[in-house]
Amino acid sequence: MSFLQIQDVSHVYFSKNDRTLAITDINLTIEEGEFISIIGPSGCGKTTILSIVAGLITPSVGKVILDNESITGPNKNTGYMLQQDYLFPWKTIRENIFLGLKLTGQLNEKTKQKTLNLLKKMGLGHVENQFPTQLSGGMRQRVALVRTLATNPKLLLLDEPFSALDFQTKLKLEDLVFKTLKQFEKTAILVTHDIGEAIAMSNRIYLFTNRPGTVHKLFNIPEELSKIPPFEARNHPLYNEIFQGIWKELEKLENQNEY
Ligand SMILES: Nc1ncnc2c1ncn2[C@@H]1O[C@H](COP(=O)(O)OP(=O)(O)OP(=O)(O)O)[C@@H](O)[C@H]1O
Repeated sequence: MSFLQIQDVSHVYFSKNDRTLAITDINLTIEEGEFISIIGPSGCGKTTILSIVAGLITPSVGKVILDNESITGPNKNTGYMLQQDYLFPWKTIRENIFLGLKLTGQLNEKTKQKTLNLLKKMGLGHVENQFPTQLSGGMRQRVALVRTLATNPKLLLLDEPFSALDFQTKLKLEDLVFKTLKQFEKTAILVTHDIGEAIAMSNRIYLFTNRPGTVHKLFNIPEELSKIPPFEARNHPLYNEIFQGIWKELEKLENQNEY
């Protein structure tokens, strides 16, 4: 049985006078340690599917199974990293990175030390007692990564975590996140608008259509590319070819939707 299984998932949002079928018939499987990306036109349901996998939304139809357990609500097996870092401005970096541990009752000397070591590994040992406003966007996202990994989740959900950063910082952070996740053998799903980022970081890319969102096409990234860090992958001879292939498919979809 695969590590993560998304089985026949569809979701309808209801409002007072309306209902929106956001995603339909989503079937995905992910093996432990894999990194996959979801890309697609705006509104194709990328955030909806991540929220379902995180247990924040119960799907109208279908189910999600993580490591042989059905996901029925928010749980500590899943770590979520978003475009905004959501660090608490009134808490120090140290307090922020311990937050998840505290909330899940796992805060002790051992987990504290492990988390502080990870902060050091991210090159941020010196900011432990500072506040989030004293840090740059890239530093804050590194803190958010430490906080996400602190509780040792089985699965990481990354919703556009690099999109608010300048290009240089984004490339550096892609490499850091990639290497860190590989080192800890984490499984991850990335949602992004950036085709290049998806190619450089993933084993597989799922291209979604919209209205309603469903898997349109699957792109397998060759091992010679998926094994190397994103910065190198972006310079690999195969990178452009794959980029063009995905770009063409995405254009077709967007033309269908008159973007
Ligand atoms: N709370 C909600 N109530 C009603 N409709 C919603 C709600 N959240 C999302 N939708 C609709 O569901 C569809 C999918 O939204 P979702 O945010 O998952 O897409 P997305 O691919 O993440 O979008 P983007 O790329 O723009 O961030 C859209 O048509 C959206 O308008």
